[in-house]
Amino acid sequence: MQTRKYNRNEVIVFCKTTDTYGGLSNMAAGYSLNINGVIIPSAEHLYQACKFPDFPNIQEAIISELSPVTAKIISRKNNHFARTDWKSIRVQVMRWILEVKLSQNWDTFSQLLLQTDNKPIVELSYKDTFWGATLAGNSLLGINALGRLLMDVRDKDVKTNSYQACVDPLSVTAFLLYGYDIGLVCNDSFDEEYTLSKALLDHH
Ligand SMILES: Nc1nc(O)c(N)c(N[C@@H]2O[C@H](COP(=O)(O)O)[C@@H](O)[C@H]2O)n1
Repeated sequence: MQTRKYNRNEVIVFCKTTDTYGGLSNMAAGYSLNINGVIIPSAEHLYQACKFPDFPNIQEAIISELSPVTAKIISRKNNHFARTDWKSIRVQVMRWILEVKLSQNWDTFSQLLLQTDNKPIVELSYKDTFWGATLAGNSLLGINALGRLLMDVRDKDVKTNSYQACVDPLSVTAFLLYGYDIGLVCNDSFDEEYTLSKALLDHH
């Protein structure tokens, strides 16, 4: 992925979770996720936990921490245990996490993404030019991988109103949470719809 240059005045910028578009941040509260029945407080927790499929104890330390910043610090301290292919899979893992966040928080997250119109979305960071971009005068410079994934999700899933009750698994080896495969991830409404339609079928 290549570095991009954005005009600060022409883009949707988010940095702190309390910003107008703070819900776009992986650190935002109010977008909890359910993977294999495990409730995960934020997208950041899930992203960091995915680095350690072979270490359920590290995953648990990350997920049981309420603060996403502290969860990230725990992850960083354990970086030497991270999966060796992490850098080559992290973007597809992040794309999958955003799909899960959208599926399980459709009303709020799709509305927030729609409010960004067709504008570029940029995560303002003070040092991370991979996931975000840094300020240089009136410009924002960086790969902005997270902003680009958010735009992709907005354009392909939200603008087309393509709500997904279930998100397909990633074809990544050892994609595990607490020792169990992360397969098809379905949200509660899918379970209710499935139970209802099964009950109707069984009745006939
Ligand atoms: N430290 C920090 N504070 C924030 O407020 C942030 N939004 C971020 N960025 C997020 O950190 C994640 C990447 O972590 P790694 O450096 O790859 O471990 C990703 O979710 C960024 O959006 N960082």
